[in-house]
Parts: sequence; structure tokens; C-alpha cells
Amino acid sequence: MNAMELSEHAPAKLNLALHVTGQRGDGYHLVDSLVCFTAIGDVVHLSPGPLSLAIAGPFGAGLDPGDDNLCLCAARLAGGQAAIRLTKNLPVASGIGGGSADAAAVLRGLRRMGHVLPGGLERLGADVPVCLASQPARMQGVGEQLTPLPPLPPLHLVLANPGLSLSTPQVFTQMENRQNPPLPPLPDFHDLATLIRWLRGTGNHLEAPALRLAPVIGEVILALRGTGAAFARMSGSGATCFGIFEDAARAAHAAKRLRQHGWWAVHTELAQPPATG
Ligand SMILES: C[C@@](CO)(OP(=O)(O)O)[C@H](O)COP(=O)(O)OP(=O)(O)OC[C@H]1O[C@@H](n2ccc(N)nc2=O)[C@H](O)[C@@H]1O
Ligand SMILES: Nc1ncnc2c1ncn2[C@@H]1O[C@H](COP(=O)(O)OP(=O)(O)O)[C@@H](O)[C@H]1O
Repeated sequence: MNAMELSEHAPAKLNLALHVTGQRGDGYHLVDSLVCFTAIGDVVHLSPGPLSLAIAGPFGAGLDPGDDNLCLCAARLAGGQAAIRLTKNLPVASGIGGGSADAAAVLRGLRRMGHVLPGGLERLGADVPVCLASQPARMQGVGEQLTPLPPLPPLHLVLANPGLSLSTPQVFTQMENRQNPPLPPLPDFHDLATLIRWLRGTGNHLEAPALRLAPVIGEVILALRGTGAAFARMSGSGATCFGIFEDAARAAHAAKRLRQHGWWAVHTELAQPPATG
């Protein structure tokens, strides 16, 4: 790779827990979420040249490379010129922050090329600030208040999506109760048992509204539990769900079984934090 070329991983974002605690005057919802990132993600490649975007990868065909693509929005906001190639490995509009993760990866790449990032990155999407760091965090406000957390215990994860895109605003609109308590106090997640015990006392308040729009999400969660997940839940506004398994072999086996339904299902683990600088 030429010295001026670089690649940035854009890890999938998982909302391990997501409470909706209120709504702002402008309609945006206040959230309280435990967020982590996975080894599976998109990949963004930047090389010198006028601003452009080419998309490939398993989910590339469903995504428009036009001016509204978040990769280009991010580059324009940062004043960066680069030829961008995006490998789209994550399903689009699926609650795992794909677009925000890509925007954040472009911003990290431009920063590595010497650009100083402007403020107001949340204008690109509420999830962009948390995706920029791509490290476990508690996310509050509408996504701009971030508290970095110590590393979580190793997780054997399965991500599964029944092949449908859900619109985030539509899922928020379906909510019946927008005034929920915040997350319970976060302990030191030193082992899996502690994390799962804590997760059982939390929820994803977007799960019920998403289930009303797409009941198949319930089947995905049941299938994750039925294949041995110690814990399973939907991420973000869906429809991607995650299962946490005791070991890699069980997770790999579960992913294989879920793919037999014709669903997208992958076995993954937590991401290594991106290199800074
Ligand atoms: C729900 C979450 C949880 O992490 O994830 P996803 O399901 O998108 O992955 C995020 O809050 C989504 O973040 P993101 O997808 O970047 O949201 P944006 O593009 O800023 O907003 C899309 C729309 O969702 C609604 N929205 C978003 C965030 C928020 N805190 N309150 C909202 O009400 C608004 O209607 C907004 O117009
Ligand atoms: N690079 C991108 N990757 C994914 N979606 C994008 C991208 N750029 C723009 N979008 C648009 O952003 C919307 C949300 O997609 P995404 O971020 O994948 O989902 P979610 O917000 O559920 O995590 C989609 O409607 C999609 O068309």
C-alpha cells in the first residue's frame, strides 16, 4: 500500500443495553446505553485524490454511493479530499451503526492523514461520536455524552439479522413509553457472569416497538436462545440481534444453525480498539 493510502476498520456497534429515558423538544430521544464494538465490521480505504466513493462487499449493492452516503458526508464535514473505497460487510439500516461506523472510520482515516476534525460530528448521526472511539462506553444524552469504560470480558458473540432493514425514526415513533429509568449502576464487568447478571436487569426499550413492526425479530431472539445463547437481545433500533455464548465453538455452531433460516448470522468477538493518531 502506498504511504498515503490507509485502511480503517469500521466495527459494528452493539447496544448491549438501551434505555430510552426521555425526549428533547426537537424530537430526539434521550438514551442511556451500554455500547461495545465487534471484530466484524465494514472496511474503509482512503487514498489521495478528489473526493469520491466506490462501494463493494456483501451488502454493497444495497447502498447508494451518492452524496448522501455518510462516508462522503463525513469527509465533506472534515474538509477532506480522498478517494474512498468502502467494503460493506454489515447489513444496512440494521441497528449496528453501519453508516455511523463508516463515517467514523473515514474521520479517523482523515485524522491519520493530518486533518483536524471539527466539532459537531454528531450532526452526521447520533452514533458517530461513540463510533469514533469504537471502545466500550456508556452513551447518554442523544448520543453525545460518552463515558469510556474499562475493557469488557471476552465475549463470544453471534449477530443475526432476518434480512430486513428497519428505519430508526419509525421505530422510535412506535414507542409507547418514552420516560423510563436510566440504566442501573454499572458494576466492574470483570467476568461474563457479572455482565450477564447486570444485562438481565436492563432492557432495550426499542425492542418492543421494533417487534411490532417486524415480529420475525422475536423468532431471531428465540433462535439465539434455542441454540444456547446465555443472553440474547436486539441491538439499537433493530433488526439485528446478538447472542452471547459461553465459548467460541457454541457460537460458531449457533451462527451456522441460524444461517439455515436464510438469515445473516456471524460469529464474532469484541473489537480491538482502533489505533489512535
Ligand atoms: C438507535 C441508535 C442507538 O445507538 O442506533 P441505531 O439503531 O441507529 O443503530 C441511535 O441512537 C441512532 O443513531 P443514528 O442512526 O446515528 O441516528 P441519527 O441518524 O442521528 O437519527 C436518525 C433518526 O432517529 C431518531 N433518533 C435518533 C437518535 C436519538 N437519540 N433519538 C432519536 O429520536 C430521530 O428521529 C432521527 O431523525
Ligand atoms: N455508509 C453507509 N452505510 C450504511 N448506511 C448508510 C451509509 N450511508 C448512508 N446510509 C443510510 O443510513 C441509514 C441508516 O443505516 P445504518 O447506519 O446502517 O443503520 P442503523 O442506523 O440502524 O444502525 C440507511 O437508511 C442508509 O441508507
